[in-house]
Amino acid sequence: MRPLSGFFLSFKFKITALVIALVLAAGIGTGGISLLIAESELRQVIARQELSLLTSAAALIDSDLQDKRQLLRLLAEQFQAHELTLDQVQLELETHETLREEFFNVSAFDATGKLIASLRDRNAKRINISDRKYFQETLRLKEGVISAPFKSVLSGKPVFVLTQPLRDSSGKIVCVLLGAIDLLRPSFSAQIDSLRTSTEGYLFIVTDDGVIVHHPNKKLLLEKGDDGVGTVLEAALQDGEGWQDGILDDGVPVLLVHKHLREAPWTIALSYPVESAFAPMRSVRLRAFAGAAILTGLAGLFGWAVTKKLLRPLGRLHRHVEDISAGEASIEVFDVDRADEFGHLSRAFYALSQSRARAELELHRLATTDVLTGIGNRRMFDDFLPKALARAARAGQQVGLAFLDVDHFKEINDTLGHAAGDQVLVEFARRLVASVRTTDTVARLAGDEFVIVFEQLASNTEIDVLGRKIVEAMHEPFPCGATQRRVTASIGIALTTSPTVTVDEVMRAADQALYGVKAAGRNGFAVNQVGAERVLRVRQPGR
Ligand SMILES: Nc1nc2c(ncn2[C@@H]2O[C@H](COP(=O)(O)OP(=O)(O)OP(=O)(O)O)[C@@H](O)[C@H]2O)c(=O)[nH]1
Repeated sequence: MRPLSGFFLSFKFKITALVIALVLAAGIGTGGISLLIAESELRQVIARQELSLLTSAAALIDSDLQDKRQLLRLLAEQFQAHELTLDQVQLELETHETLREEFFNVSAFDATGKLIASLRDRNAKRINISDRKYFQETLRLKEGVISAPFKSVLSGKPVFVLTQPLRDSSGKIVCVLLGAIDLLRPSFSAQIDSLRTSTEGYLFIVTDDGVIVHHPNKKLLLEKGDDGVGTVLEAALQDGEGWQDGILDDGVPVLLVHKHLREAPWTIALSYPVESAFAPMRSVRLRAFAGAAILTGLAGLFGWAVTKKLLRPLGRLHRHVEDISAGEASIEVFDVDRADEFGHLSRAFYALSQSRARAELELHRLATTDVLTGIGNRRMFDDFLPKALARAARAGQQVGLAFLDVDHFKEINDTLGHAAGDQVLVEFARRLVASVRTTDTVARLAGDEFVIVFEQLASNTEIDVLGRKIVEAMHEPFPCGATQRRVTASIGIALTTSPTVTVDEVMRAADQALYGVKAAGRNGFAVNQVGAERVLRVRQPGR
């Protein structure tokens, strides 16, 4: 089994890791940016949605205030039409029972600010409101206004009032009607709260001066809230309508949406915890991450599969190299017909293997060739003879080994010089090769010693012919420098047909034969059958 470290070092793993890294980078890059854009869009959508809800709530409150003002206006018009005296106002008010549904109380004050009638209590304390801003504003503007919220002197409840001036036939304001609305009364506060469907977050209403008109925490009513920098109130009191997120409300980041009312100098606002408001974004983010993880996984698998497929030729190339090393394939397997990089690599291997094979061949040739004569050397002979014997044994043929020695070669060297001796050796080798058949192999063992391996000998007489032919080939004088010289050779031949004969036995027999020729006076050849232990016959020219 391949070690695990090998797997991590593999090209396939690296490419797969690269694909995953690229997909991750691309995913984080494009996905992250898209997600950011999508989140920002989603934020806006959610905020706009909340703003539109708030706008509906503001419209409802505006419409409610408008209806109430209209009601007071109609009441005033009715009083004017009936030309009521101030004394009659109390009784007339009491005939309008429906007013109780719309207002906590409806009261009337004369032009000096003195209470002249009260729907809830006709015996109410005769207070004077001439110093109240809303009263003065009503007289000044000669039309109805909405007061800031305040604590009612009559009921002790947090209220705000709508005013409506009442004029006499000359147009002079003789009375001011006040419609009071209890901030704690369900018809006001519960109605506002009901505009908010979600349980998270809350709605509140604040005057332009920062006084709380409506809030889930009733203790805050009529209080002036903290409208310092970064506070919820500061955000709510911005002009017109809008939204901000990340504002801390009691330490919790909230989405703050605000809208100014049309009918009153008030702002209705929604404080919505960011975590709940933007919950859909969390799910989008989660899904995006899950999608990215799945995509990365798939990309990894895809990268692995594709790399595996693409690298198949490389695997084949690897197997070819192994097969060639093991001697189970020839270098031709590299000669593939592919146009891609693997084809180039394979063919480059082929060219490299070819030149290596050529170099090896040349090396082998140099290693097995005698430098002086160009025929085989001792190394070649040592390698060749056992194979030749084995071949002959397999074929059941006779094989012959001849040992040749140039007679008195030392004398040639000594008298004519080493170069002349070399020249004789070269010529001797040439004549040997020319005398034998192509199936016979000639080599130089050392100095003036040569060998011939005769294969495929048809008969014993054939070796005699060959021996004689070699001896005769030396008859012609040899060129020796500027002169010529007669050169003879002694040849000892061993013959065998035995399939079990050893190299040593054959060489010993050939040596014995050579010794026989030399003992007989040189210049001749002797033939010895391996195992005969004596030289069978010596042939010398002219004897
Ligand atoms: N010129 C030349 N001489 C060589 C070379 N190699 C060996 N010799 C010489 O060949 C001679 C061989 O001498 P011996 O072995 O005594 O042979 P020989 O003189 O022929 O004597 P016999 O074989 O008894 O006839 C030696 O003097 C070697 O120095 C070679 O490559 N070139």
